[in-house]
Amino acid sequence: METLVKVPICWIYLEMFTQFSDLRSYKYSVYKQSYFWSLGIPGPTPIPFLGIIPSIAKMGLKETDLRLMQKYGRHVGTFFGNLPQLLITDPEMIKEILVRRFSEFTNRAQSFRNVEFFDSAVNVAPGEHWKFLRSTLSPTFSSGKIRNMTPLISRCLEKLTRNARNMSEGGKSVEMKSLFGAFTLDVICSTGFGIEVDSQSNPEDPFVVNARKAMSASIIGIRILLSMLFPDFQIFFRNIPLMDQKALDFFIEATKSVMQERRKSTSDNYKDLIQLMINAHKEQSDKTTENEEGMNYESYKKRGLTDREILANALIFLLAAFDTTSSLLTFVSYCLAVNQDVQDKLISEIDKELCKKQPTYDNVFKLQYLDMVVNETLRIYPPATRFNREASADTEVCGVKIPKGLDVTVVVSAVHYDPEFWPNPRKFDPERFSPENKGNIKPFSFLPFGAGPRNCIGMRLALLEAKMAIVEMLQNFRFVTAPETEIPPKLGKGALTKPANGVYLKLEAL
Ligand code: HEM
Repeated sequence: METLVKVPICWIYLEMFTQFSDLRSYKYSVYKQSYFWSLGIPGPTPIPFLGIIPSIAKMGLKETDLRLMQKYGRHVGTFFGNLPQLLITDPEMIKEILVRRFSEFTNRAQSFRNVEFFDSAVNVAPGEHWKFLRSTLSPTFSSGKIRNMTPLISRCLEKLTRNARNMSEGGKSVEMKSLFGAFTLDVICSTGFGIEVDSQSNPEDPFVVNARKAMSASIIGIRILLSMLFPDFQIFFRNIPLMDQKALDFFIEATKSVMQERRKSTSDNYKDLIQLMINAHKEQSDKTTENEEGMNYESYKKRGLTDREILANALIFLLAAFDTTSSLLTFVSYCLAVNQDVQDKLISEIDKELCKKQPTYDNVFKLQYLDMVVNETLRIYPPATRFNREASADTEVCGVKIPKGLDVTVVVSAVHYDPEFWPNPRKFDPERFSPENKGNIKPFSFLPFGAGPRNCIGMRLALLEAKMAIVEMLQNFRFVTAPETEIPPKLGKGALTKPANGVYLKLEAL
């Protein structure tokens, strides 16, 4: 939400003026405020034009959500700016929306669309277009394809250990988000684009510089924020760049040149995401993208992936993979440093099962305690705190009336902290996920990667990469708190769970 403070105040006045300057807007504004009351949905009285934004700016999204759910229950009507959002944490309702009645809630909320270029990305595309993209891209993330990426990840692991050694030389504390951020960037560059970089040692590499620029703006930029504040006026925001335009152009050019090279090449050695997408491209597709209105799944399938779709999805994979996976790794290292007994147990498991062998796809997924530690970290620090769906028609779910077009947001962090499903929720306790206890977990109360047909497409890649990195680190180091370690770490205010001031730890060489 750092962008919040940058919203020019004149926009707010402009909105107020425009809203009250004609009857339609005035009626709309009044209607907005009574929107949830008329549906019988509890929630805070909306602050005109801002909704819960002041609270988010003050205490962060995660804390605001937690308090709302504690005060109003498992479904709450709120306004993000002027945009109504139904926040839900009831596992039964979540199951209905994400799985059982998926056909009524296929799309993401409107606020995340209307973004040319990204409208071809799988996380944004609606309806039949989404169905086509998802079914075309899913095989790219199959276990076989991900297993083939292991050698690419292994090469990045070598750089990770070397960088960790250099950074911790002389007993210095290491900022873990930067260390793991560099590693995850190296991984996504090689598994996504087939480009080898060493972001820690060569921070000036143009690919690294532009990736960082692109990711610092991220998809929740000023443009999205304005669209949420003033949903009726999205059309006026189309000229505001979504992200650093130069960084975007750089990636478009870089991806295009990789695509050109690959199309000329006869080698079938490439195992990265871009190659897998090129394989799903059909020659005629670029000529048939003009008139897409009303296209159904079958006609999309006939035309194959277009260059624009390959570009948009390559970029989305980069954005979706970076902060999420590096935050997961950062919080695992923190949780292990402050729970040395858990770290001992994990190191013993790794030593016993791997006997100093390198981490691979086949051995890391067999480590039971590692899986428990990763899951518990994802519960306490879910990298994505919220995700949403949009109702395609007026409907009712678990007795709650949901009008067509309403943004239904699943509040992952609040579900993960619900004491009814997770006793003593702030306690880090991997035993919750032990084989004996796993069966007691309430279905749909653990959602780090979402659920149903539109869950995270990159889950397997993220888990492979994270688990390989944890094993590699614990074969070489022990995580220990340093005088600078913030306990517990202060979290950023936005939708991604990130440490606000970094996580500083000592790495004791084993
Ligand atoms: C720890 C790492 C990650 C976490 C916690 C995470 C979490 C999530 C969540 C919560 C969603 C929304 C799911 C839903 O709506 O049900 C999502 C969607 C998505 N994720 Fe991830 N993600 C991670 C890593 C990745 C990676 C590595 C990639 C790609 C390389 C990726 C690509 C995507 C895409 C494309 C979507 C949209 C899927 C769709 O709309 O069909 N994510 N992720």
